[in-house]
Amino acid sequence: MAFSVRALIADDDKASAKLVEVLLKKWGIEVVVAHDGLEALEYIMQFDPPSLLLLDWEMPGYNGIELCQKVRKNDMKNPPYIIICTARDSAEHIAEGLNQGANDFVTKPFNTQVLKARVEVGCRTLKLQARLVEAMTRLDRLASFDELTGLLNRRALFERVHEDLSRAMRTESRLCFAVCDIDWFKRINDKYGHPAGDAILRQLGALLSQQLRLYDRVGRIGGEEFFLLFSVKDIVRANKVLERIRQEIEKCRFEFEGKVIPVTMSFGAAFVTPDDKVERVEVYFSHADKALYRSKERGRNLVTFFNDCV
Ligand SMILES: Nc1nc2c(ncn2[C@@H]2O[C@H](COP(=O)(O)OP(=O)(O)OP(=O)(O)O)[C@@H](O)[C@H]2O)c(=O)[nH]1
Repeated sequence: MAFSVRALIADDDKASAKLVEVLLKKWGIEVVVAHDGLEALEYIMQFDPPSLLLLDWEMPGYNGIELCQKVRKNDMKNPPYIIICTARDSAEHIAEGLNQGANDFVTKPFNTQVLKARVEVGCRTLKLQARLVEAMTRLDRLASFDELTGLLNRRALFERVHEDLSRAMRTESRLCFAVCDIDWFKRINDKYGHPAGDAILRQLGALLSQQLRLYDRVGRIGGEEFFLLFSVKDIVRANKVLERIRQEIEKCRFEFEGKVIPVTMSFGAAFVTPDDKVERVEVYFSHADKALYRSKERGRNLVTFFNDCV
């Protein structure tokens, strides 16, 4: 996608604002204009704000430096590039402006050549920043999501589940912590091939996500093991939800290259209540794991709760 910059010119001197507007447009930059600090702040607070800000130092409402401070107070993923425009060009003023968060200065009256060069530096910096933000977003995605299923991976899941657990304790809500594992998956891989196994994992990821609400958690812990976390009133209802999911999997037609592959999963679950006094997520994982082991022992394609193992 072509990179484009939208600029905000904030200047109460209308003639000066017009001059800069005409020049920026001539240089291919989209422009919005504000004639005081309050109007400028409205543009800055927009959902999709301008990325290049040319702020006059002296303005009614907020002056350019105050606007700078307001912008820099927010921890923005993609912060704007700020050029302060002013007749004050003493070393003290320049240092003050930069210390308050400006990226650069241009002195008034404008020298067109210098203004153009400064604006170009701003655009180059913004372009570089956009590439960096894009790369970081991609890395974040790779670090948090399992490539095969698109679900949260183990690391991201643990982080989020920690937060879910403390929220549940604060709000006194009840949760069901469940792990589920495909039965005899090695045999499936051996009989139908690894690509068939991968296709099943993908399909299962989608099926499990569909079965829960948007604000519940589904993730792939690793291999053929998945994780589910959902809020639920009591253990009877929790069991019903997991039983429904287990049956959906049993009924589902998993197909690969024209062959229908029967798949079942075993479940192990721990019911979390605010009275548990368990603060570590790892404890619930180990409880759910124990219950899963029991489901496997009891013949597979079953749901077991930790309460029934002790
Ligand atoms: N296709 C595919 N297979 C995987 C993946 N990750 C793990 N596996 C396979 O999953 C299988 C797990 O086998 P086991 O741990 O013996 O378990 P199982 O055969 O499912 O038996 P039970 O769990 O006891 O019912 C192994 O063959 C792994 O190679 C993956 O990403 N893709």
